[in-house]
Amino acid sequence: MGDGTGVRRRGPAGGGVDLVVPVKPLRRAKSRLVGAADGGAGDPVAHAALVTGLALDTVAAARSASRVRRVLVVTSDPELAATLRAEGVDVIPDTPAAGLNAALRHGAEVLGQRGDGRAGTVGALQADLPALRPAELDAAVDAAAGRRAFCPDRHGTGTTLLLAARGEPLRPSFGPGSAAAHAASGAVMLDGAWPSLRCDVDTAEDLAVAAELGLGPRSTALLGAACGASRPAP
Ligand SMILES: Nc1nc2c(ncn2[C@@H]2O[C@H](COP(=O)(O)OP(=O)(O)OP(=O)(O)O)[C@@H](O)[C@H]2O)c(=O)[nH]1
Ligand SMILES: C=C(OP(=O)(O)O)C(=O)O
Repeated sequence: MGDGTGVRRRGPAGGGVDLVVPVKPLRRAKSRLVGAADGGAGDPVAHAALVTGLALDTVAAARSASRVRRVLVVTSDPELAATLRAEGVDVIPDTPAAGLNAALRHGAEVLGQRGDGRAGTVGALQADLPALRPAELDAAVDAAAGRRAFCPDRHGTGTTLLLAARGEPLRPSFGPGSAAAHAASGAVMLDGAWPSLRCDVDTAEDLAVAAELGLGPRSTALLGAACGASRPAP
């Protein structure tokens, strides 16, 4: 359901979190996964399709979560933006300010401007969570309970989800060692048993773990044969 502001609203009226999902230009993203979708050949078109599939599964799961009100993708890749918009996903380009944290701050600001004026919770969700289950994302949002909070990746060093305190700015510190950086910024570490939320995929090993958890449909279509597993029926 639209709210007349150009950003899709979902979830309970006036409640829920607004998530920014950042994606680099397709041919530069997920560099350690080049070749994962085409048996090591490393074709740029196959790689772009893989990054797109990972992002589509992540965004679809986030949009299905009942605690998620809005999802906004920040990407300057025109092909990815067109694909996402065709699926009804809201997309804005990066600002001239370079880098992941600048993109996240920009997305959070746009969500704030397009909001309904009520103080909400803004967050950042990584775009490479192809096994993400909406119920695990909901559980993490509930556990945060309006506090500044983050979910570490399965290695414990990175961050897959950052939630600002209700009504506060996002203040993202993504990058190497972001889990420690977010903890140092006062964010509560969310450490529930949410394997799909913690499984971002940077390497072939990560992809194998995600496949064991059950990949979403787009990633399964691209990787099913290579990884051998898909999400069981709910
Ligand atoms: N919009 C936007 N997204 C970014 C930018 N830099 C990184 N991202 C995204 O943020 C997430 C984490 O980024 P990185 O760890 O730097 O890159 P990656 O694509 O995941 O993987 P590597 O190539 O292995 O470093 C990924 O979803 C990226 O696509 C940026 O400048 N703008
Ligand atoms: C940028 C991050 O993710 P990645 O694991 O993709 O490097 C991060 O965890 O802060």
